[in-house]
Amino acid sequence: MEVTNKKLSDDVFFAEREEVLQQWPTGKGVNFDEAVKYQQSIAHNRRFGNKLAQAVKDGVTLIQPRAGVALYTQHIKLLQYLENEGEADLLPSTVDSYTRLNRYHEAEVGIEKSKESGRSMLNGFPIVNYGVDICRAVTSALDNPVQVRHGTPDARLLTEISIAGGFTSYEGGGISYNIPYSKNHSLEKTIRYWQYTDRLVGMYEEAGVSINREPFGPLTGTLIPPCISNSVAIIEALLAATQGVKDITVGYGQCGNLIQDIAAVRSLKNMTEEYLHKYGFNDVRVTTVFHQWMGGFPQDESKAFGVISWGAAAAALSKATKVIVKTPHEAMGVPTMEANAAGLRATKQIISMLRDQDLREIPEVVKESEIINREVNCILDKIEELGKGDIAIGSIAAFEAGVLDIPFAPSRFNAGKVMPARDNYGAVRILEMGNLPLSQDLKDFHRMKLEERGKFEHRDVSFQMVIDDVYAIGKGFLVGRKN
Ligand SMILES: CC[C@H]1O[C@@H](n2cnc3c(N)ncnc32)[C@H](O)[C@@H]1O
Repeated sequence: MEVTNKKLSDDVFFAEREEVLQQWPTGKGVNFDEAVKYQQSIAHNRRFGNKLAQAVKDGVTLIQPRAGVALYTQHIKLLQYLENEGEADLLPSTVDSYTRLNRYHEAEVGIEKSKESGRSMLNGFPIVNYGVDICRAVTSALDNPVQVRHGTPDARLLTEISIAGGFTSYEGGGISYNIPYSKNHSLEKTIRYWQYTDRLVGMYEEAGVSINREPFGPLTGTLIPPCISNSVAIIEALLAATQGVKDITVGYGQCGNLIQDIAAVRSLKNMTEEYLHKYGFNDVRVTTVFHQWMGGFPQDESKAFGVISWGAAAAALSKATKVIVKTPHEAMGVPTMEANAAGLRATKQIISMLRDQDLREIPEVVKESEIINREVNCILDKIEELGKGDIAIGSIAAFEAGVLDIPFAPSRFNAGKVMPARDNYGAVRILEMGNLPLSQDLKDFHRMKLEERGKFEHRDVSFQMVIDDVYAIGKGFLVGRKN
């Protein structure tokens, strides 16, 4: 199918909607006009985009956990605990893995087993199986706005039920929820599925209901060069805006070098706005989200709090609009509500202590940020060229050509030739460029930074550095020094 970056026509959208709402019986519970009315009944301060906009005005960083369990009564209790004991400013509903793969029969079994055992037999909240009314029971039981977080390549039905169910924010994108999450979904398919999601959000916007959209920033969460994750975020912001989305949060996963992390968020915000304006979208509200460390976590809970606090500090100093918080149970799996709340309170402490500090304009950050700007421009210029101005066509061609290439991604549609490694200060640099279209001086810059490390470690720049950096985390380090 030829995917183009054009707003879906009503005919195409509503014909497809017939089929989407029949994918599971709960689809019958979705009625657009009734859902618009329901969304309009949600109070101003319980709408996600409004709380983000207020945080920008106040110059504060909001904290948000991930959380989701199988039984909706327990899910409500969990989210209430996280906003009360955890002091969460924003709430999630993290969707289970079966739902993310459209395997609703298995999600149903998971719900039944959870009812029998009294504990969660799913690793998230199965929104599609529960349907609109139970989702409304969840979202209306909370004081704070609630967002759906997941990892679904085909999220069309999930979007319909989520928004009708009172969620006011929705994470994901056709690239960011495909390449890092799936092996066999083609980009044509997932970019097109997510045009449906964004068109539905656009229709709610046109009916006077604003729904916040958040592309998934961290991608594989392992040594991702900021120019790659920022390029994907900007592309998904443009694809969403084309469908009528007006409220977008672009995201970035912590890499660990403080200067580079702050520079990445700075560049992400500025360039997302620059590209939206370049394409004629002048009424889209842009906010940012910083994801605390997405790599491996220490089992020891005190050390885990160290990692969480480091991510909180970087988020605060980059003035991200919100930070996604990890828990001291990260190494074990789905956290208890107490552990989840503890991660939130540790983060809140750091965020409030650092509230008066802002490192975005210090020279080193500005310099790094300008390098990322130039790298992103090289990538997006090439994508525009490949797509003859159409960034959907260009993005698909870019992955085929390795112009966009996400390190360590499982997708067979990803070239997997780009190899990152850390420089002597822990910043992520590019050891193997693959077909990244960076200018020669930028390629030389990365090489020079890695040579600097090699000299310090008395070894040649080599793939061994990549391996050492991947294993370093388990030993509590960033840079995998030559032993
Ligand atoms: C994007 C991956 C992240 O989502 C987290 N995650 C996935 N499911 C849940 C869950 N059900 N509750 C809390 N955290 C969760 C997981 O720990 C990992 O940090």
